Amino acid sequence: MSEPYAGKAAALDAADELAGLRAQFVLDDVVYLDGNSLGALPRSVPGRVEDVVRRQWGSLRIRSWDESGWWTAPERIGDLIAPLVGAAAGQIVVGDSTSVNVFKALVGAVRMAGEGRDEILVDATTFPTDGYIAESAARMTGCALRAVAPGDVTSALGPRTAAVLLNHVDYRTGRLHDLPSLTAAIHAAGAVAVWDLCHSAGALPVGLDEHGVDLAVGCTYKYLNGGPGSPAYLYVRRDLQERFDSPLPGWNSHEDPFGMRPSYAPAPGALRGRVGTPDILSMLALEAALEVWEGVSIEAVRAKSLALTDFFLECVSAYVPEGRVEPLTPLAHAERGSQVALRCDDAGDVMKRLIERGVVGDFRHPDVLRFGFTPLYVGFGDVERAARALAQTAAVT
Ligand SMILES: Cc1ncc(COP(=O)(O)O)c(C=O)c1O
Ligand SMILES: Nc1ccccc1C(=O)C[C@H](N)C(=O)O
Repeated sequence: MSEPYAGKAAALDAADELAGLRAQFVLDDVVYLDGNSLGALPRSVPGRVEDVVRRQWGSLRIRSWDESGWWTAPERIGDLIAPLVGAAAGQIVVGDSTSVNVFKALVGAVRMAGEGRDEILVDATTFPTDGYIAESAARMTGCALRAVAPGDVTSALGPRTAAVLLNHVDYRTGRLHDLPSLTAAIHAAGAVAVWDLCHSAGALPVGLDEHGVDLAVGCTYKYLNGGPGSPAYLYVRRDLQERFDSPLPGWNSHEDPFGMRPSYAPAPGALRGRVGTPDILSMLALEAALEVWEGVSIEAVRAKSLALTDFFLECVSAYVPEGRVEPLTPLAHAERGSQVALRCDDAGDVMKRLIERGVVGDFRHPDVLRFGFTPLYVGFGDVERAARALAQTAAVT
């Protein structure tokens, strides 16, 4: 039964203009569908890290802050991420975790909202960290916090809404939310839009500038392949930067950090999103990882991502007995990120067995099988093999 799909996979792989990029990653014969949790290792990274450690740190030591470009790495690497999320240069700084950047962005958003606005709306389906941080940000800023499903945001907006924190792609279901129209609705209500791009950046066009997003954050260890714990980033739209009042005004965001002045004065531009000393080893590993994107268009990545997820859904419905799994990811392309989530009764056990068979996805509580498709290194043959292994695994109960 697998014949027609194996043949189709081979044809799709042969026509795939991004297929050659896989050679830029360290991969074995495992089918790796977990790049939406931890991206694979780009071949450019180990040598760079070795150089940073041995030469830049080992030989140049303190001189590297200037001579190796350590001090300016957060904004330099921010400018490398910018085109991938549709931002012009000078609006993104890299550093800290996503959680910390959610805090900076959300408190900054409330502080730039108008008088009398004392409510924060948060995505009720959010990855938990955003919800936890929003709860604390609300307490600190004297705001009420209301959790609303993204589909209900428009009707929940009102004259009291200060800021809205949304996930671009739902980490469980893979649903892609309508960033342009939600941002427009938030603006029409006079509020500030903060987007978490963890599951979209590097997988699909985001269009931050085009859609007038106010603030955005994202991690770099998923589709940007920066490595475990690689630093996150913060986008502050250029015309809002003067009004961005960071709740973490560390010395790296000072207009004159080495003046060591007792009083704080923020640096101009995106720099005011910085906090303390950058995590240089992780940051420069990320810089090397981003080289993979040279000459790669995010539109081509999106087209392949949709083709991969379409093909996976097609193979799953052909191979897996009806009713055994149920797709949670929307079928409409406009509503789909770069993953397929399948509801399955014994999802935890099924995923364990799948991993034993060399197909790595992940299990998300309580009953979700999650498969992430990174177009830079996943092929159509991988997809067919994963669906076939799922059918075999799901047959064991
Ligand atoms: C949407 C989203 N936000 C935030 C995070 C995590 O943030 P942090 O980088 O602080 O661990 C994740 C996953 O780790 C995520 O999927
Ligand atoms: N940062 C991690 C560290 C360890 C294990 C997983 C993660 C994830 O990124 C989880 C991911 N955000 C998710 O959408 O499930």
